[in-house]
This record gives sequence, C-alpha cells and structure tokens, in this order.
Amino acid sequence: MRVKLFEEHNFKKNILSLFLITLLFCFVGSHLRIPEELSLFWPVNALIAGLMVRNPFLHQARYYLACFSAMVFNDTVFSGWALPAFTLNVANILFVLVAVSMLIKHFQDQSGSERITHALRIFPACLLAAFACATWGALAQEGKFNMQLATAWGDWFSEQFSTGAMLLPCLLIRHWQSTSFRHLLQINKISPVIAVILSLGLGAMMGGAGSLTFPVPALIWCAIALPVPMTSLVILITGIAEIILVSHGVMNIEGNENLLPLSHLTSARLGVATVALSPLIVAVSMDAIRQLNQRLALRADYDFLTQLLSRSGLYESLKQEKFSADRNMGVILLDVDYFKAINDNFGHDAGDKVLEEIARRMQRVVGNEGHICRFGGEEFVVVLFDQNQHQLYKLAEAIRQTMVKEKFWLHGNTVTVTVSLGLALDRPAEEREWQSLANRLISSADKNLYISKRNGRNQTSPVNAKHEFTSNVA
Ligand SMILES: Nc1nc2c(ncn2[C@@H]2O[C@H](COP(=O)(O)OP(=O)(O)OP(=O)(O)O)[C@@H](O)[C@H]2O)c(=O)[nH]1
Repeated sequence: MRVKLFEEHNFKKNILSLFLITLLFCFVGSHLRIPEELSLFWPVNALIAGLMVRNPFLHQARYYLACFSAMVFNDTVFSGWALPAFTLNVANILFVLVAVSMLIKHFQDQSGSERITHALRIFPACLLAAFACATWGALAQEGKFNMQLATAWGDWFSEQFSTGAMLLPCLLIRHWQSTSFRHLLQINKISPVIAVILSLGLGAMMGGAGSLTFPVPALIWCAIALPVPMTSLVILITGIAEIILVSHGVMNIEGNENLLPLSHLTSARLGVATVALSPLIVAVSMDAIRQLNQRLALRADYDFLTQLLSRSGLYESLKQEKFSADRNMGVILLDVDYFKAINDNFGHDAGDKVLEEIARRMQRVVGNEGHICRFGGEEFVVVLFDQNQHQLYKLAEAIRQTMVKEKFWLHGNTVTVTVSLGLALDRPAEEREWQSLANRLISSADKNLYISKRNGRNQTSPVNAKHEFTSNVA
C-alpha cells in the first residue's frame, strides 16, 4: 500500500505532513551538530525543496509558513533557542524558496534527454540557494561585518551547497520505480560500488590533500555502469561518508604520517592523478556513445541485407544534392519478376541471396552516377540527376540486361532472374525539395512498371509509356 503524504486539495493533510517532516528532520539535523552553532548536515532544506518541486502545489506561502513554524518549534523546544530561532530559520526558508523557484518548472515534465539537462540545473539552483541562505544566516548569526562573519558565511554556504547538491538529485529523480534492484546484484554492477568503498578506505588510510578525490574515478565508473538513481544514491552516501570521516578525524586531510608514512605531496599527486583520470573516463565513454550513434544512423539509412540506401537513407542523400528548378530528376523503379516463386522453390535465404546479387549488379552498372535504394521488399529505385530520357532508358536497359545475361546460382542450380522496370523524369514543378519530386516521380514510374509487368515482364517501360493496359486492372 502506498501512503500519500500530500494531496493537491487536502490543505490540512499537507500542512500536517510538512510540519511533521520538517520537525523530524530538524530534530535529526540538530543532533548532528558538532560545534554548538552549526550542523554537520542540515538535510531539511534540500528535503523540503525536493518535496515541493515534486509536488508543485506545495509552493505556496502557507506551506512555507508551516515549515518555518516547525523549524522554530524545534529550535525553541529542543535547542533552547528563543529569538534567534525566528531570524536564523528565515535563512533555511530562503534556501527552499530560491531552489524551488529555480527548479519547479523544469521538473514537471521529465522526458528523454531533457531529464539530463534538467538534472544539471540542480547545481546552479543549489549554488544560488546556498548563497542566499548563507548571507542571511551569517548576518543573523554575527550581526556585524567582521572575520567571524566570513567564517560563518563559509560554514553556512559550504554545508547548504554540499547537502543540496548531494540530496536533490536523489529526490528529484522520478524513475526509482523502474530500477530493478535484482539486476544490481550482478558482478558488473557491484564492482564499481566496491571500488568506491575501497577508494574511500584508501583515502581514509592515506589522508592528505588528495584523499577526498580518490573515489572520483570509481564514482564515474558507477555513473557509466549503474542506473541514474543508483548513481545519485552512491554519490550521496559517499559524500556523507567523506564528511563524517573528515569531521571525526578518521580521514585526516592534513595528512597522518603515523598511519601510512607517505608525504603530503604523495597524497596530492595521487589526488591530481584521479582528477586527471576522471575526464578521460568520461571522454572514452562519450566516444563509445558517439560511435554507437553513428552505427544506429547507419543502420537507419542503409538496408541491412543489400547495403544499399534504405528509403529514409535515399531521402537523406537527396538532401546533399543542390536543389534547382532547372535540374532534371530521373527515376528508375525496378521490381523482381516472380520473386515469390524463387522464395517458394528455393527458400527465403536463397531469395535473400538473389536480392543481394541484384543489388551488386545494379551498383556495378550505375556506379556513382545515381542514388541506389532498396525501396522495400523486392523493389529498387535509382534516382539520377541531369539525364535526358534516352540516357535514362539506356541505363535502365543496361540494368535489366545485366540480370538476364548472367544466371543466378541458387543451391547448386542456375536460375534466370528477370526484372521489370518503369521510368519517370521531370523537373521540379510545385516542389521545393528533391524528396517531394522523388515521391511524385516514383509513383509515376510505378505506373510504367505496371505496364512492363502487364506486357510480360523482363522489360523497361520508358517515361512516356502508353497506359492502355491500366484500364484492365482488376
Ligand atoms: N527472401 C525474401 N523475400 C522477400 C523479401 N521481401 C519481400 N519478399 C517476398 O517477395 C515476394 C513478392 O511477391 P509478389 O509481390 O507476389 O511479387 P512477385 O512474386 O515478384 O511477382 P511479380 O512482381 O508480379 O512479378 C513475397 O513473397 C515476399 O514475401 C526479403 O527481404 N527477402
């Protein structure tokens, strides 16, 4: 059973849920305080911001007020703060307000590639929200401009920014449901997580300036191998672990030569190496994606069996031709005769071999003069430019004869395969691009091809073929 914490038109329920959630996480946050004043983690602000972005109807003054009341209540009752609770918590509300305002409209409709660009918006949103929060918070805390103010500002800012940047991606990713945790138990999924744990451990053992960056390559490995929700969870846990390890002195970023007798420089060098390695890993994976995209484009534009242009590939390649209303376009439409009988007598794979061989012979005859395409099934199209009717007919006849002249070899039998052709040729009339003219010419070539079939097949019907047979169509 799914418990719904918020409902658009249930004001009381929303107020109560928000108040209780804020109170609970404020309570937890307060108990993570190391020095008296500030928390190690203050997850409330990012959490409330995430909830509001996911439930946009919560982005209203009354709900902000509910959160504010819970924060003040927590500080007054559990921390013994009185007046400061009112001023300091305005800083928290400022974080939520700025982050939600910057993110809310981008996370309503998360589809396809936009999800990635929207996820990247979390970074500037956290930056600005943390800036606003830190400025108010530090001023409210110190009251005047001095060195302590700068330190306080730095503490507020770094804490708010890091918590927001780690927590919000986890909260705003909508496809947790589609993540199959069973699949995560495979070795190739677990390995990057183990690498993160090992590098964290190594960082803790070594300490020094570079130790914090040790998990970066392993995290990038996670980004490549794991689904986005899991990656953001691993990043969150790693970030929290590092902060806890540093704050408790387990990870000594100033170096601890008692644990491992290595110099500061060694830790820094290793840190620099991991930083240098990380973009390289991204570059390699981007390259693999690019190659895959190229292969997919190739698959769409070329026919798998014959390696000729596919129908969409033909349209793409026509775009490369300079369009001019003064240029002729010629179309040869070719259909294999009695192809069904070849399939029936010799099998489908023999039929495929015939199609491959026809494509080879067409390429041999046409060469680079035209765009050759497998239009569908056993139909082929050749598109040529700047040819007259005579030249077009001559080429079509050359294609037809190359099929008859040399028999096809099928499962140890020699078979004669013939083709019928229909031609069309014209200049652009209304058309403003080659693709539209090609469509018009293919349909008039189809009419001529029909004449070739009706006249007994194995022949070419020229551009102006007589259509006296068309009335016999059943
Ligand atoms: N082997 C194979 N057969 C295909 C492919 N695409 C279409 N076909 C077959 O091509 C045959 C076309 O048959 P029909 O349209 O009846 O034409 P036909 O037998 O060539 O007869 P006519 O065109 O009238 O001379 C069908 O049996 C299709 O299954 C393919 O990629 N491979």
